[in-house]
Amino acid sequence: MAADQNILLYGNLDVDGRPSVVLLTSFHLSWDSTSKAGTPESPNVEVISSQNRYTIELNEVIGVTTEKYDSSSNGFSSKDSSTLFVEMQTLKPHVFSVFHIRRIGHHKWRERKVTFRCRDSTTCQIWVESIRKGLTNPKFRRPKSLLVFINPVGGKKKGPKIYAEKVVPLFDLADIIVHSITTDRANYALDYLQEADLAKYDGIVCVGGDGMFTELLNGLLIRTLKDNGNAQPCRDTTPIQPDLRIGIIPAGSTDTVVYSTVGINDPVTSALHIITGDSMNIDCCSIYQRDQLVRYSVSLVGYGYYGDVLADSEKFRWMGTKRYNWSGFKKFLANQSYLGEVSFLPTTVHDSHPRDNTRCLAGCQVCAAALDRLHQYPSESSSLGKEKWHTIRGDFIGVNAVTMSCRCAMSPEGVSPACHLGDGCTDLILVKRCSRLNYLHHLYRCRDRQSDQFDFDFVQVHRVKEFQFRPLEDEFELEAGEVNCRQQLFRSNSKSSHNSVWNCDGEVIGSPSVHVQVHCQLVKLFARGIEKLDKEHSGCIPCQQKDK
Ligand SMILES: Nc1ncnc2c1ncn2[C@@H]1O[C@H](COP(=O)(O)OP(=O)(O)OP(=O)(O)O)[C@@H](O)[C@H]1O
Repeated sequence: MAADQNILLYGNLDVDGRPSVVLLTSFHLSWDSTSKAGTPESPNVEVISSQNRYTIELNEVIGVTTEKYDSSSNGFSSKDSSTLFVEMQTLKPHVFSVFHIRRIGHHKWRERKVTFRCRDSTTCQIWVESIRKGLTNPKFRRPKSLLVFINPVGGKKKGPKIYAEKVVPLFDLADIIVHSITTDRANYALDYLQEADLAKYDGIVCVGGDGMFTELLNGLLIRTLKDNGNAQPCRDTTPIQPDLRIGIIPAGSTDTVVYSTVGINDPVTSALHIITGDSMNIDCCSIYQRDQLVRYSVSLVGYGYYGDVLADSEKFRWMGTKRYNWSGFKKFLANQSYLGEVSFLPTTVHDSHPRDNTRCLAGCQVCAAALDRLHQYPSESSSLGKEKWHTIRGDFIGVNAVTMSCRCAMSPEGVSPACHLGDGCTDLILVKRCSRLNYLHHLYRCRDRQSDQFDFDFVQVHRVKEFQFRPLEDEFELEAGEVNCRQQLFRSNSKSSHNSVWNCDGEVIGSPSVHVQVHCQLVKLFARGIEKLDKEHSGCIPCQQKDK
């Protein structure tokens, strides 16, 4: 047992019907049904060292309940006398249940119930109160009060149903006080966050997709600046880390942020990450136009193909999530490219690379090292002027920056699979003009788990701290070697003055010139990063369906 653990309580209880020695410490609830139980007055605490003990980590307990007296049956409706005896006893409960997290594979979490029977109701009360007190350990950082925004029109419009049926019962079980609001327009949550008294909450949660998350992210960051006397953020403004954590109950079309931070878009799993007080810091980009802040982003900022697909898909919202496939197909056929100049400041830290084939998982060392550097040199994240900027001009199908892997159902490993959630960098992916077939090959590899989507001569990827983009008016602005005859042939029927738009976490930004800066671990989420799957937890589909 770790030295910093106190024994809070121990005793002889029946656990799921088997007499056991049960031990509660500040971090664990353990029991052993093979050790000798001892007497109620002097229980045997061999469970501390027993190899056969079962242990639940207290920070993975969802809630504790006592068995309720069933008034509908009047307590006396049972057929035989033994049941009658049990039901009379439940008038004052001497049975309590502990609900804790169970991993059922593919990053999915569910609740599991363990039932403890005590010799009398006083003992039962002592156990329940002790476990509940144990859960309030400040180290667990469990939220007591949450502000929840529900988007009724996101994804398949199932947000309110998902929230009521899957999430509310879990929040009730965990004794979380919730103030929930169903939004009635776009930007309702963003505006609400500017005025609300946020001090009474431990976190804010959205039920929706990436667009809804972006509203909360921007609302919270802008409010935090405002509270610190800065109502008009510009490029000189250093954003301030909000105290509140953000949780996401996935109910959107893409759910990239949830996929990239939890590993799956499952509402129950996300609710359990919130309840258990998981916490992680993720990087955030600020996007400026003419030195004024336009918005904050945590996932994808894309110009060209991704911008065009988003702008086009807005016209087909009635198609639901299929609109992205339809617009994606149309824009693929168009094979449009755009002239532009990208300048970027590469990272000076070389403990990782976009093509190093690693994955950012829970407890990531690269992100931990970035946090250490941030504590050591708090101002290092901004450009110092003495670092070397690089410039690339060309004819781009896409200029994309991803600050997290950007996984989704269509791209299980993400747009940049080795991207880190908290290293203070964004992966800048430049896709130069190429044939449709080559571009299709590149897109196909983004969906494929095995191959490297950057292994093409028309694709470059750089890990950067900051970048800017400006459109070029015509090919004459390109220097020799930056455009070749073949490209000019391809471009014969496209207008060089034509610009694309930016897709910023699923929102369109119209003006093409932008400056983007990454802020290391600026935002706190109710998440822990994607857990590494061991064989036992990789799960099989039939078992998962049984567990639903
Ligand atoms: N009541 C509402 N009516 C109309 N729009 C709303 C309402 N509430 C929120 N919105 C807006 O809906 C947009 C899309 O929502 P959301 O992100 O939840 O779903 P999605 O776009 O289907 O999913 P994803 O972003 O993951 O692809 C958000 O940008 C949000 O501002």
